[in-house]
Amino acid sequence: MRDLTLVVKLMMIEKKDILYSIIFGFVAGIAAVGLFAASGYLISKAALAPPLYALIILTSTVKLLGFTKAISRYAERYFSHRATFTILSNLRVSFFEKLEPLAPGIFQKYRSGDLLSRIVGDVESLQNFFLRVFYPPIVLVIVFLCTILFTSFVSIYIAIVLLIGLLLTAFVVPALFAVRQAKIDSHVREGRGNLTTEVTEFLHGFRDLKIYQKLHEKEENLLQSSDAYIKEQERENINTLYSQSMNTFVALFISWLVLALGAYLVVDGQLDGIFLAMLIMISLTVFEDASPMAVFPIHIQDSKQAATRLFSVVDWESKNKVKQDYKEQLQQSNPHSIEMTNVSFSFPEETRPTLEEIYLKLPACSKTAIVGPSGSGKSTLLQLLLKISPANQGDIYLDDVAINQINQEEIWKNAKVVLQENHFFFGTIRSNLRLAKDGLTDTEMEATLATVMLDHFSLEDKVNEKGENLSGGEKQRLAIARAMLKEGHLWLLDEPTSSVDAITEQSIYENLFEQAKNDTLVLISHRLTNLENMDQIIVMEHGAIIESGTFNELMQQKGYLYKMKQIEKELL
Ligand SMILES: Nc1ncnc2c1ncn2[C@@H]1O[C@H](COP(=O)(O)OP(=O)(O)OP(=O)(O)O)[C@@H](O)[C@H]1O
Repeated sequence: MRDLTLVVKLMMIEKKDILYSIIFGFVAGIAAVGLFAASGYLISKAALAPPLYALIILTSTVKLLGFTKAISRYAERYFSHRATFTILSNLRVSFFEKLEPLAPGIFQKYRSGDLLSRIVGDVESLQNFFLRVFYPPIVLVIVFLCTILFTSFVSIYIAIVLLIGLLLTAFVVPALFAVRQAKIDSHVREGRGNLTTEVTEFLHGFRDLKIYQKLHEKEENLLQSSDAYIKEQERENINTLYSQSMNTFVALFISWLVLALGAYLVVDGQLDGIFLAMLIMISLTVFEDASPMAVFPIHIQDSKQAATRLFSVVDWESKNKVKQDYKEQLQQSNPHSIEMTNVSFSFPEETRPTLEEIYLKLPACSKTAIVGPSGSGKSTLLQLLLKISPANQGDIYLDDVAINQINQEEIWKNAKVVLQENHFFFGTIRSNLRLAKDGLTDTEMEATLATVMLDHFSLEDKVNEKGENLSGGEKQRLAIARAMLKEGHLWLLDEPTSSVDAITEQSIYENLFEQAKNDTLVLISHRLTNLENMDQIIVMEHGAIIESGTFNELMQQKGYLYKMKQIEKELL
């Protein structure tokens, strides 16, 4: 319920439209009741051959009420839908605002299909909260109470029957179905989430599934998720239909009761016969608005589930997130120094430490290589520097400022990052390079493509989703080009040329080091080439720094790097 309160708070920003929806909903409802009441009265009156002016007044009233009903119903729909779309948009924006600072850490917790289903599906479901749960009951109760008040002037008994009808259709029947709904405990939302997750996995892994002949197995899983989803939908639809039928049955029963009681009262002389048709028409009309109440519990349950699923994504992180007032800014025009003191880190739900008691000092403008066996924690070190994950222990400084005083955006803005996996968007080489900086010219982009030996590409060349039509090495070179075009004086490169041939790599590095000569550069590399030119080499193993120094110092020490170099020589 706490999550729905958050939705209500967001909804209340649109107070004006909500008020208009209620006002026009009420006018439309009461005009409909008035229209049918006047029609009933007109039919009875006409039978008694009244004077012409009386008929003219009655028919004009009927026409006017019909007109009012149509206009106000339109206005109600207009304002309620406008409110719904604005509420949905506010909800999306506020959700993204909360979600954005949590990325990319959030991807460790949620699978992409599940996130997609929550962001799109669950937000969408909440449109029912306003349209079906929030304001219609308010309109219904006001229209009903006014109708009952009017009826009580004609017959207090009929008014009581209508009141009983209101209690049954608006409260008792929905309450009974709420109990039933709770028992059924619909899992449509989870079903949809599972199906989206399976479909995303299937599409992402299609090629590997085909290679390993496991396509059929995955297809089975997908069909199972689809069947489960359809079953849940069926259960929900049956329950909806059942409760709607029950409410319509009660409403019609009440109308029959009004007819029977009215007839009795006429015969008994307690009611003027001219009002009988009017009362029946009132009863038939006023219950029209009550039938949607039958699905009220389903919608409220559905909205509750959607809100909980949605907010659990951001709640989960806010518990782990230290709220900070980021006061410090990085000097944009200068290279940055980096320092780590006693830094340790473990991934959530991992018992073993990924990084242990790391001390390092990289002066501004220095060039540092980080080497070490696979899994030794090199990339994790960069993650901590980029504030993708917070260190569990110790301090990290950029320009002598602790990074927990600096906004993550500020660090990313000043860093030229090439990760092991880089994303490319569907579009062209130009659109992918333009991500680097606003206002880039074609000449600048073409020159950079030449620097990374991609001058055989034109800026118009198409790039498929995730860069599927580029080779591994081309993707890496395009990522380097993007980093080169970006602003900043801190290069963080995680094996940027692991798929590039040695000759091309050499040429790219020459250009890259020329560009970065006045910047701070950290390069993670498996290959032990070019280390001679580095100011410092850090060797990592099992999450700890085991050696550090210049190339010559480490060669003299005859430790890990020396051994690796010897093995490399033997292999060549
Ligand atoms: N998201 C994660 N959750 C849990 N453990 C992780 C996660 N990412 C990495 N690890 C683990 O942390 C350790 C260090 O990984 P890291 O990627 O930093 O190593 P690396 O030295 O960069 O390796 P490589 O050279 O193969 O890229 C590994 O044992 C890895 O399994």
